[in-house]
Amino acid sequence: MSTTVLSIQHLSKSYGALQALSDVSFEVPKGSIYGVLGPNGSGKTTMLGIITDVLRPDSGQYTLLNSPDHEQARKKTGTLLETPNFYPYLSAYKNLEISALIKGVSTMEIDPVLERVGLLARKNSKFSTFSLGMKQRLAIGAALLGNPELLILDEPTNGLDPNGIAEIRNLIKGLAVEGRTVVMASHLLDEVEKVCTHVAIIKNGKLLTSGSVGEVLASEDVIALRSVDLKKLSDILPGIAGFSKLEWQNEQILLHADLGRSSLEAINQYCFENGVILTHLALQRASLEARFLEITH
Ligand SMILES: Nc1ncnc2c1ncn2[C@@H]1O[C@H](COP(=O)(O)OP(=O)(O)OP(=O)(O)O)[C@@H](O)[C@H]1O
Repeated sequence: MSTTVLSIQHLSKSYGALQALSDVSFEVPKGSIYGVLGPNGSGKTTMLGIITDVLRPDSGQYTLLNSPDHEQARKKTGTLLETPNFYPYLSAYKNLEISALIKGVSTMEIDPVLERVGLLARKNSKFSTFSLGMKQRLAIGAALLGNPELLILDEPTNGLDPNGIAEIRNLIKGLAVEGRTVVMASHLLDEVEKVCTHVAIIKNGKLLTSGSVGEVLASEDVIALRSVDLKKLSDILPGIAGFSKLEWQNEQILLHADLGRSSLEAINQYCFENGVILTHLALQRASLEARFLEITH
């Protein structure tokens, strides 16, 4: 049975007349990488601010690590809300020493953490000599001090080059393999699909959908079909089990359907039995971008 690490219940928050978050609820299972996905300004940072006690909600609440005591649970949580102000002229090690001091964590943890984020060999280099990707890895290292069960990261790959992005994504996946739970905000559907196991999609402060990435992003299959008689094909397709809708393209029809309730063979047979010979039949899952646009527009 999966345990819930973070439970968000009916959170609302407004800034004056602007409703930044509106009755948002979802549950984060232990060991998941939970993406909070939404376009800029959708309320992601506001939500992460609330669950890290930087902001107060107008209403609603959250439960962290099943503890009634936020203060206690916070000790087992690592956060990275914005790139921290490391000292540019101090080494990676010295910077983490300051972070450890602030967190009340033993300096014995610093080397293992530097190793974990791939910076041990550069522990004595000045922060100012680091690439953006290395700076971000050091920031995640700081969040890892205290061996947290849960990490909360706001747009952890923002502004990085493709190499840096790949490093951070691999690092995040590795954290979950170690049994930690990660909650991360992202405005990139592709990133959520590549990194996350679960997703909550928010738009204008409202939760549109949440669940496992498989459930949320691929709840519908798209199948491309061609035939000499497209008109007849379009007439018969609505009779297929799991049918959702049709889309006309130049020389083919895209069938949106739930293949859990049908199969390509069954579609082929159905068409044949209804007098349509298919010249092409292929599964063409909705591009995730299209799915995201569909969800958020
Ligand atoms: N302190 C504030 N005062 C007034 N409005 C704010 C404040 N903070 C955020 N907002 C507004 O609340 C809405 C949600 O902002 P938020 O930063 O939570 O969204 P976001 O999804 O994290 O966006 P981004 O990715 O651009 O940071 C936006 O319209 C933003 O302009």
